[in-house]
Order: sequence, then structure tokens, then C-alpha cells
Amino acid sequence: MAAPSDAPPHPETQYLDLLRDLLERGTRRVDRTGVGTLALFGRQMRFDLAQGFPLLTTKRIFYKAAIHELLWFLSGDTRLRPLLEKGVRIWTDWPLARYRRETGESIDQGTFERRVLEDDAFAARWGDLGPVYGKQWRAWETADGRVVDQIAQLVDGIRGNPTSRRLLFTGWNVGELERMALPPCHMTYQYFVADGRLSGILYQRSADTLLGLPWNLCEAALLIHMLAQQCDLGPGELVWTGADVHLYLNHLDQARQQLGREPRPLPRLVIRRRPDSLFDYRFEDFAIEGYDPHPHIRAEVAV
Ligand SMILES: Nc1nc(=O)c2c([nH]1)NC[C@@H]1CN(c3ccc(C(=O)N[C@@H](CCC(=O)O)C(=O)O)cc3)CN21
Ligand SMILES: O=c1ccn([C@H]2C[C@H](O)[C@@H](COP(=O)(O)O)O2)c(=O)[nH]1
Repeated sequence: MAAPSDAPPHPETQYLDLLRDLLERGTRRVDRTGVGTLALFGRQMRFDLAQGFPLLTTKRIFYKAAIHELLWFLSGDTRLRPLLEKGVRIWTDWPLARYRRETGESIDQGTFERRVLEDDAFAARWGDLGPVYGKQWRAWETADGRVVDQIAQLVDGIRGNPTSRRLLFTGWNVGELERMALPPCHMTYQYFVADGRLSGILYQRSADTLLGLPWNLCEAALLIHMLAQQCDLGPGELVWTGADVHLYLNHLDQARQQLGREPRPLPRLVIRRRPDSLFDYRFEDFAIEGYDPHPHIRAEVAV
């Protein structure tokens, strides 16, 4: 037990408590990937963005790749190549698994990535993830043939009708799920304006607590900051809600290792420029200042 203190708990304590609860009380389940998990159903965490940027400090998070991933979603792209061009390799496993399954070839990851980068025909055939996040966020196709840009509508909504209870977008397009490499996990985002501040809720149906969740928190917070800047608001709270929240059985040692570490002060996000629209941000516009995390902890991703 820590000594009693009047200091408010570090925001990251919520994440560490979640890891500990999963280890101590999680239900053991067989999951789609065959790895197995310890799972809890229905959790929430809240981060006041005025207190700092919610990037975990108890292990290094590769936030630059997370920024690239968010900008990729917002660009509407669903192809692997633009991610690989930025050195982001977190999505390769799924098209690679499909390639191996359908061709029977045991190609290694590096060779597959090089072909996606260099061979247009190969990239067109094997390097698309289907109508995943970017497609649904920016170009949701309706039954009557319209194409809806949910993000552009959201910005208009926050600016023009800030008390609306419909300030949301979702990736969960039921009619297109089976064409996606993976159905969306961070599936619904909703926003709330009060006292000049913009808050956001992320509803995540399925959360890989060790690997995916830290990235999801970072990107959801980043998006609130960007939307707030575009709408002349301050950043409010990030509220994260997870449904099937799990720890893969091959992540237990990593979770215990992380639980032995003390959180450090949260970094700050600086946006160096105010672009003309939400779709004009560039990677160089973002700086994370004061990030001094504990070392990275390696873990295998379940495919
Ligand atoms: N099981 C699983 N967990 C996920 O988090 C996840 C999926 N699948 N499928 C789709 C995407 C891909 N995402 C991923 C995939 C891999 C890492 C990962 O391996 N992260 C490491 C190292 C990253 C690197 O080397 O750049 C980490 O420590 O964060 C993170 C998120 C999030 N999503
Ligand atoms: O942004 C993401 C994307 C994926 N995940 C995790 C959650 C699950 O462990 C897998 C997806 O498997 P399903 O069987 O489709 O639930 O990926 C994440 O945490 N964050």
C-alpha cells in the first residue's frame, strides 16, 4: 500500500489498475486468435487533457507511429503502402496472413512489405485492408448512393451546433464488415462541448490492453486536440469505454513487469501550427514534449 496522500492519483494509475484487475480477476477465454485471454467486460477510464497528454510512461509507446496511423485514418486511405512508407508496420500481419492462406507461400514479413512498396500490381491485389476505418470515417456509402464524410460533418456539427447530442462517428458499417481485414475495434467516437472545452468518448468493443489500448488512448486524445483546435475550443476530457477488455495469455509477464514501475509525469502535446482544416495536418505539426518513459516492453501481437 502506498502512503496516504492528498495528491491526486496519477492518471496512468487507472491503466495499471486495469492491468492488475485483469491479472487477478480476468475470466480465462478462448479467443479468435487461439492465443487465449484474461478478460473483463465493461471498463471506463477518464483523462483530463489539461493535466497532460495520456501517453503511458510505464513503458515507451512509439507515439510517432500512432500519429502516422491517425493521419492515415483521417486521410481516408485503407492501403498498407502509405503506412509502410512511414515505417509503420503494425498492420502488415493481417494482409500477410491472408496472402499466406490464399497462396500457400511462406513469404516472410520483410519480403511481403517490400513487394507492397515496390510492385503496384501486388499492392493492389494484396496490400489493401478493405473498407476499414479510413473508408468509413471519410466515405461511408449509403444505400441511396450518397457518400458521407462523417469527420467533415462532425467538424461542422461541433462548430455550428455544439449542444447537439449527435456529434459522433462510427466505423461499424454492418454491411461491409466481412470485407474488412478486421472489423473496427475503436468503433465509435462521440463529442461534447461545455465551458469552451471539447470532450470525447471512445467506445472500444474489443481492447488488447497491453498492445493496442495505449495506442488507442494516444490517438483518441490527439484527435480531441485537433478537433478542439479547429473549432476554437480547449481540450476537455478523454473518456475511454471498453467492452471486451482483455490481456492475451502471452502478455502476462509483460503486464507484471509494467506493474512494477512507477508512472512519471505525463508529457505535453504541442500543435505547432493551425492548419486550414482537420485534413491538412502533417506529422511535423505535432510535438510531444517532456516524454521520459520507462523502457519499451516487447510483446507479440495476436493475429
Ligand atoms: N491482437 C491485436 N491487437 C491490436 O492491438 C491490434 C490488432 N490485433 N489488430 C489491428 C491493430 C493493429 N494494432 C497494433 C498492432 C501491433 C502493435 C505492436 O506490436 N506494438 C508494439 C511495437 C510496435 C512497433 O514495433 O512499432 C508496441 O510495443 O506498441 C500495436 C498495435 C492495433 N490493432
Ligand atoms: O485499435 C485496435 C485494434 C485492435 N485491437 C485488438 C483487440 C483484439 O485483441 C484484436 C481484434 O480482435 P477481434 O477478434 O476482432 O476483437 O485487436 C485493439 O486493441 N485496438
